[in-house]
Amino acid sequence: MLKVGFVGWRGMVGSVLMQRMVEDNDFAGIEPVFFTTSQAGQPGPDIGVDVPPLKDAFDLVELKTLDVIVTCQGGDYTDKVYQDLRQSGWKGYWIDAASTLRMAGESTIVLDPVNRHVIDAQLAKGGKTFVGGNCTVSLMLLGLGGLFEADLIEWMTSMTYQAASGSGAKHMRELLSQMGSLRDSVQHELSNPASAILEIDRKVSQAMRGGDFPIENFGAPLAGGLLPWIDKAMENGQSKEEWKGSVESNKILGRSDNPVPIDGLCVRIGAMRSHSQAFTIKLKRDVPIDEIEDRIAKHNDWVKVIPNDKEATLAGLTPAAVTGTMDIPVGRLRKMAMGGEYLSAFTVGDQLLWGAAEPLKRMLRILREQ
Ligand SMILES: NC(=O)C1=CN([C@@H]2O[C@H](COP(=O)(O)OP(=O)(O)OC[C@H]3O[C@@H](n4cnc5c(N)ncnc54)[C@H](OP(=O)(O)O)[C@@H]3O)[C@@H](O)[C@H]2O)C=CC1
Ligand SMILES: N[C@@H](CC(=O)OP(=O)(O)O)C(=O)O
Repeated sequence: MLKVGFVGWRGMVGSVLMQRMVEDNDFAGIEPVFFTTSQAGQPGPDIGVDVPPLKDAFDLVELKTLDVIVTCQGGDYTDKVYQDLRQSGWKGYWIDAASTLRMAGESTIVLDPVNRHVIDAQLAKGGKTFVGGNCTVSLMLLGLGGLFEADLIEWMTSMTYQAASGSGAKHMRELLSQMGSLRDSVQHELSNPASAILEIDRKVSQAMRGGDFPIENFGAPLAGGLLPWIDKAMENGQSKEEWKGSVESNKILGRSDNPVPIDGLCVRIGAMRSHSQAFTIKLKRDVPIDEIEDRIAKHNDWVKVIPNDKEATLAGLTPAAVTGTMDIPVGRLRKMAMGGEYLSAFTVGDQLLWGAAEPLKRMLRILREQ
């Protein structure tokens, strides 16, 4: 029986992982051990079976007894522990949500409905380090997997609309506080249907720019607006989030030597936990739209083609419809004015499920079934 250590299980990504593992009975057949960086000795989580008290996540001696470590603790933890653990001779499997090790030569980015062949090849070669992909990347590849599989994409752009959860729990709270502040600033006017909308708008803008507006985490007003920059700057003018779109996608597909050009702008919007993306795809040839829909729909069990009409789009292709589900709807599929080789598409996905926790959960299952 695999002895599996969980680090970061009480954070936002970790809690979603725990919830999904309980739902799918994934704790059966493993010996789970729970770790913490701050609460050693306290009781472990309720997963339906008795678990020992929490252990210290920096205790290398304890970590070395594990066959598998699953961490959702973040990149700082990975930086502090991973190399020392490997250098101490530990040969177990490391499964990580953080981006730190994604592009390292020894690691495989996991998204098994798309790259099971890459994962199996790495396992056969003795690969031991498996990392979940960036959320927009994983959600894009699940949505467009059928087109990548058929090698139909010459290049593509991805314009993202990313939810607050991608920045963490504090940011989700701040978004709601910002929304509340805006509403409070015009409470009186809103209760009077005769009040002038331009006066309401003026007061809202004043509140947004005011010194009291809560922007400690985002650094700028998000509610009622958007933020067209996510993560650090790269030297070429891309943000790091935009850079990941290309390098991680091609690594997942196992085609870093022959990459599909992917680029775009990543934008934070006021959604809570579902990321959306708009794609312009240059196809290698003029493929009929029904064949495109068919290939997309058949690629995996979670992708759903949404008919390109207003009613279906508003019912099924929004964060409100998708959040908390495993669905990956893909819609707005149509040929663009530039010609038959140019395809437009839009997708939405829960960035804490397929965007973070689910690929890790499934990787653990792959190890268990080996
Ligand atoms: N947020 C996202 O969308 C994504 C995040 N990731 C990766 O996952 C990492 C973790 O992200 P996320 O889950 O958002 O981080 P969180 O901040 O929610 O949790 C991280 C850790 O903070 C500690 N913690 C302190 N106070 C609390 C509290 N009140 N409630 C819960 N935990 C608390 C816990 O560690 P302890 O028990 O040791 O104190 C916990 O494991 C990220 O750094 C990133 O690398 C990957 C993909 C997406
Ligand atoms: N950066 C993503 C969240 C994420 O997945 O990040 P990372 O690539 O560091 O795991 C966002 O803000 O929405």
